[in-house]
Amino acid sequence: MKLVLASGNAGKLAEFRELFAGTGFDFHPQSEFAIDDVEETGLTFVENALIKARHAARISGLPALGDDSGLCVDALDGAPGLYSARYAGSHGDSAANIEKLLREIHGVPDDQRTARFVCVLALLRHADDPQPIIAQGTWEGRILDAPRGDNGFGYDPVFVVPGLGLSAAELDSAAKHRLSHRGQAMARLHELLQPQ
Ligand SMILES: O=c1nc[nH]c2c1ncn2[C@H]1C[C@H](O)[C@@H](COP(=O)(O)OP(=O)(O)OP(=O)(O)O)O1
Ligand SMILES: [Mg+2]
Repeated sequence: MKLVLASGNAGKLAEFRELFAGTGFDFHPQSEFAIDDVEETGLTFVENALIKARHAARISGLPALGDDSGLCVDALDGAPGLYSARYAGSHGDSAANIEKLLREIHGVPDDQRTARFVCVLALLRHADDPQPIIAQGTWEGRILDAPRGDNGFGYDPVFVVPGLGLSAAELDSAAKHRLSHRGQAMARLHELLQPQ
């Protein structure tokens, strides 16, 4: 199946390139079709993943996969959550986003720094598909008090994986995929796509 990945995030696209390797999907980033970013007006990850996929499917005429994801921090009542990419104001500046997160959570004791990454994938076979395939994944962890590691993207340097004692940015990509919200959502998507 040829499909458009409805994302402009280079970090996500690099992960999807690996996650789709060998699956038989012919995967193309939306930039190949000159598809711009759509306004994320939804109030849930599911709605935004659908909005992105629908926009890409409409313009390309191809099946499209949207990914809406974010980091939900318990001590901040789930923030930055849906607004993770725009937490510090302008869209996608991850250094400023991390700085704001560390400021907001400053002084919160270790055992109250629990958080999770959430990823919702929405696959539409065409723009008006009334039966989207929705797959979700979550990844539990804690927020560090300073960034660590150079791998990954976004909030990875401040998300520590319990048990491993490593930040998500200290994992290689294969290890991240085995654990991450996106790796789990992709595994679930594959299950849902198997013939019943
Ligand atoms: O594995 C991850 N490791 C670290 N950070 C992550 C991850 N997964 C999502 N995130 C963060 C990045 C961004 O701050 C937000 C996603 O926002 P989100 O709107 O879904 O993506 P985006 O605007 O960057 O690109 P696009 O909408 O074109 O897919 O969550
Ligand atoms: Mg976005």
